[in-house]
Amino acid sequence: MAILSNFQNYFETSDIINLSIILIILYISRFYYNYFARNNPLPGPFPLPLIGNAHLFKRNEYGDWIVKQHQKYGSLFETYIFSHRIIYVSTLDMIEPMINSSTLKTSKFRLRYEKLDNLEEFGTSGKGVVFNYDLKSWKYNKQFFIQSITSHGFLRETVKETNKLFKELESCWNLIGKEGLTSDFTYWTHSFTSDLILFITTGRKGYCMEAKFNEYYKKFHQNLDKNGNDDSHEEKIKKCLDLFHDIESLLAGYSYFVMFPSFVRNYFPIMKSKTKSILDCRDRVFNGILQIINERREEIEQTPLGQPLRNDMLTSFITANTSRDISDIRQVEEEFMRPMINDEIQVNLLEAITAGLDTMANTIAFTVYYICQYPEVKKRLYQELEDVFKDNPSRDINYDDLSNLKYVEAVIKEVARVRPTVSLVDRFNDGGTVQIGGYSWPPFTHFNINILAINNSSKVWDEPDKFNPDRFLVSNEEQQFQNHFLMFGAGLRSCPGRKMAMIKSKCFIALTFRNYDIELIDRNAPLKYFYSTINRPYDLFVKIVPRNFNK
Ligand code: HEM
Repeated sequence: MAILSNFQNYFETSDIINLSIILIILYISRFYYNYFARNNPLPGPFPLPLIGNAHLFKRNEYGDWIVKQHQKYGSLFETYIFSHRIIYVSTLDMIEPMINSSTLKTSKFRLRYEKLDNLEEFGTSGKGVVFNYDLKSWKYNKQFFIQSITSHGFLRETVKETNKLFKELESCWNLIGKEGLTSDFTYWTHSFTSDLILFITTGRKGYCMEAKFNEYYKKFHQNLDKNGNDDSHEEKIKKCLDLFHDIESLLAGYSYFVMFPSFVRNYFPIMKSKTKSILDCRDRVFNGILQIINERREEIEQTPLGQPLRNDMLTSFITANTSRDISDIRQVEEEFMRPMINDEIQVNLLEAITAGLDTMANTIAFTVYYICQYPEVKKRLYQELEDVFKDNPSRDINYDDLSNLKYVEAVIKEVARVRPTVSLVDRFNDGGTVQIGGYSWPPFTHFNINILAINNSSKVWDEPDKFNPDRFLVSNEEQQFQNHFLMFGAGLRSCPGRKMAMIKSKCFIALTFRNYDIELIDRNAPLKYFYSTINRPYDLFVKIVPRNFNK
């Protein structure tokens, strides 16, 4: 305080205003000096100091705005998000150096995001897979991430659990109305996927579907409770919803930490309380996950040696490189030989939930929309389902059915081509200077792969504007172009959940259309979606009616 009062003795208010104006002018001059002196100037919208181009698009409309910039400026353009320059690449030859190598030694594009000091305080820095910039740690975690969700046992478990949860979903749909149910379909894909992802990551039962059902049932049945749950059951439902709610807030908190520097977060009055509430939320999520890990460790210790262990990600992480290892993949490289510690398991589980939940739920919802929009596609789909399930139309789907559901897979892929859930992915050339689009780019340039533009390019696809799942029903020799199908990204940082996500999406679509007829309430209404890190459909109103399989 003494320093401040001395400061006031020396300066008049007008001096402080003048000084502020000079500082602002200096900041603006420096910003535009850097802008006009930038290397490889590209076409793109003109940025403003501090905010860059952020004033040009509305919240949740960034994805569509990028589509417009691509139409306006072509396949190589730049934008500024705040003071951060991003280079958008929209052709296969330009992304080639980003995806053509799958090893740390050979790839020059090893990072998704640069190292940010802001995230040290957040506590996830240098951990996990998605945001991990520490390449040694990333390699170790990604290896065990992939191992845990690609083992045969795990994938079979996923199919079994999808069947089981689908029965739970059907019991909700059937109870709500025998005449059929009118509902926003995204409502169900989200709650279904939340319960599924919780089970496959932690082995725990989720209650999101039940909670949604209770909410829906009360709305349509004069506030009656479905089954008069007891308090302990209500408590379980609440705990599950709180966990998912906290995880959602945590993700929003992540962007907040990236955006605001430590000084602003910790010393500006309103920001201080927001920072505290995000960190409290982080602690709740991390402590909750830690408790789940410790309880599972104890269960494993108490399980007799000869008795097989349940196959979920958590069990796989805990037992990796121990005498109880459940994986059928054996490690030989020295760096993969140690067991995982709780800190690593915690972040990996959290990332499996966050990276897997909305991507799967939204991919399925988009697929349902397109199937309903194209009656001839629905008819072909029905035909395939009738062929595969002619022995018993109400039996569970089994693992071997999956290879026969070729048209279902082709439809999911075609939907992901025309309306990808993940339409933009980030890359940094941390491995050195690279040549892209005829320019030489210094290390740590931020690139963004414009998946949507590549998916709709006539240089890559025949008649890209046509919705045609048949393009994915091709023989192995013809599949070359599919290497450039970017539903799950490509190269070193490609999606480790791809196999599991495809299996689960196929099971869900097959069970839904085998057992129900789904119609859009208004087929002429445009598909509604917004962009927040990924594309998210909403208000997808459909009528769900039980279907007579043989009709
Ligand atoms: C239909 C569902 C899914 C879609 C469309 C999808 C798509 C993607 C895409 C496009 C990427 C970026 C790849 C790149 O940069 O080249 C990605 C990364 C990732 N995905 Fe998925 N994903 C899905 C499901 C899942 C699931 C189920 C999991 C885990 C349980 C998962 C975990 C991850 C992780 C950890 C990364 C980061 C990989 C890295 O940085 O090394 N995803 N995903």
